[in-house]
Amino acid sequence: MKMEFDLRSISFIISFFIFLLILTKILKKPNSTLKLPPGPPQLPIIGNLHNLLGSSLTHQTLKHLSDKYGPLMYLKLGEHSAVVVSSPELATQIMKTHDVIFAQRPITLVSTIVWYNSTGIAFSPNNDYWRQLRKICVMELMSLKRVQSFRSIREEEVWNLVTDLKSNVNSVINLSKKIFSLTYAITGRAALGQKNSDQELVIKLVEDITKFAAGFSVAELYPSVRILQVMSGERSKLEKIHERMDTVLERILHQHKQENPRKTGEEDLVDVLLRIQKNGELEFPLTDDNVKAVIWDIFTAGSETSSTTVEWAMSEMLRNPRIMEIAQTEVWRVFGPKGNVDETGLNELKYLKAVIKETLRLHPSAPLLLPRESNQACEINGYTIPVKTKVMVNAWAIGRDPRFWTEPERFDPERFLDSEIDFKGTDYEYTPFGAGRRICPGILFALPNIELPLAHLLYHFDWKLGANLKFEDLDMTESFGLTVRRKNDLYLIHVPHYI
Ligand code: HEM
Repeated sequence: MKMEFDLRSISFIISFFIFLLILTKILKKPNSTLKLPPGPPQLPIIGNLHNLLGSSLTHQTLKHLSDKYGPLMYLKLGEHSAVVVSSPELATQIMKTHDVIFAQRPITLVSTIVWYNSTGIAFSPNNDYWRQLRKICVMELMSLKRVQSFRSIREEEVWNLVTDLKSNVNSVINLSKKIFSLTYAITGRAALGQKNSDQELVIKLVEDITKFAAGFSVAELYPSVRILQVMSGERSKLEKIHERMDTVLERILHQHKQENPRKTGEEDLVDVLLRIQKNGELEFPLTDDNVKAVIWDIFTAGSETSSTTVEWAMSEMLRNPRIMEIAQTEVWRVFGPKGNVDETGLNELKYLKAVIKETLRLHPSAPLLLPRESNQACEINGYTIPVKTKVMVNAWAIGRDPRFWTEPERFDPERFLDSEIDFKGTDYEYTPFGAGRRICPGILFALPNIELPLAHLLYHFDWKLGANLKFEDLDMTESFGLTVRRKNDLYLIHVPHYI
């Protein structure tokens, strides 16, 4: 009993001590002379966390708040200053006019421990190191030529999926699961090489870390109170994930080094990086940690984003049978005479491309893009954005701005058919891949990963909802995460289609 009392007192004293620490750090009066953007009233210590914590979908809650407080909205999230941008005009200011100031990603506990922060790849664009690594990504790893070199991998993996689907037609399948495994298999083979035995483990680790990175953790919200990292157990969990990941990546690097150069087949991305490392083609030495960081980035950034898009495109077409029919007719017209779908005809699928664009407007995989951080104070629209402010661009809200999109909530691929609007980072009302110097470097890599599976799914099968559901009843609820996928997996019945 006595012991119990002592423990409780100790934990009370510790909690009280932490509370005081937080209080003194957080109640430091902000510089009241600054003209900050408008935002909801803040509470002591937590700032605006109460505005977000109850909601499971941050991008939607932020849109509602922005409708009230304006497209440049200031929030205090724990210790952090944050600004949410919800109009194309302001997105232009952040990602174009002031791109140099906002090109940095915030350094977080997750990034420090897990993403090989020392390499600088994802976090500090103001040094040559980062510029060189990003150049490798754009020029070497995700160039059109490299992406084309993985054509046979994509065709083989998608064909495996079709064969699997053909073996159990007329039954209910979990299409979401199959699409996610497909994209992981393609990315895994392209990045790590043929049928890597560690692939499953890598997938599991990516899932663990993206779950971690998606949430608001106490340690991230109050980084100056270091003890919270230890007490919440977050540091040790992250360190464990990193340790396991490092072991796997180390093993993959070792196998590749032993077999390098490859006797047969195309280079995978690890091979390319090791070749650059060996030839000393860069102005600085490419370390093993750099190689691991790049591979890890590609895996985490590339897999779930593409599969989410395929999943939403199928969902939207199912809800709109007329659109599904037009897309199918196009696929049959283009590939029918060949008797099979391959990548040579993808460019002719104008309607399917419009379906994908419209899917990315309503369901951008990363609705808040990736956070940026100001590296100096600056003024936007007469308001001060202090240094080290986290900036979130709400691409989800911008894609629904009624000033730019008629009937914004309607899924209407035709709006893209005779339109010049593209996702390459020049049209700020439509930025599912971001824009500016932080724009997604994987666009070319992503497109065939989305187009080819969709073309196959439409070519070989007709799709029905199970349990006598009507198409318009299909549930479209989003789930919370780093990427926003369907809350409930897509269970469908597929019937073979003979043309
Ligand atoms: C539908 C598919 C995809 C979507 C919607 C998407 C979207 C995005 C977005 C919104 C960003 C942040 C951009 C910004 O802050 O301005 C990003 C960054 C990134 N993406 Fe993608 N992405 C996709 C596929 C891919 C693929 C397939 C790869 C690699 C193979 C990839 C690699 C990356 C990397 C490495 C970054 C970080 C870039 C940086 O911080 O400088 N992405 N992506």
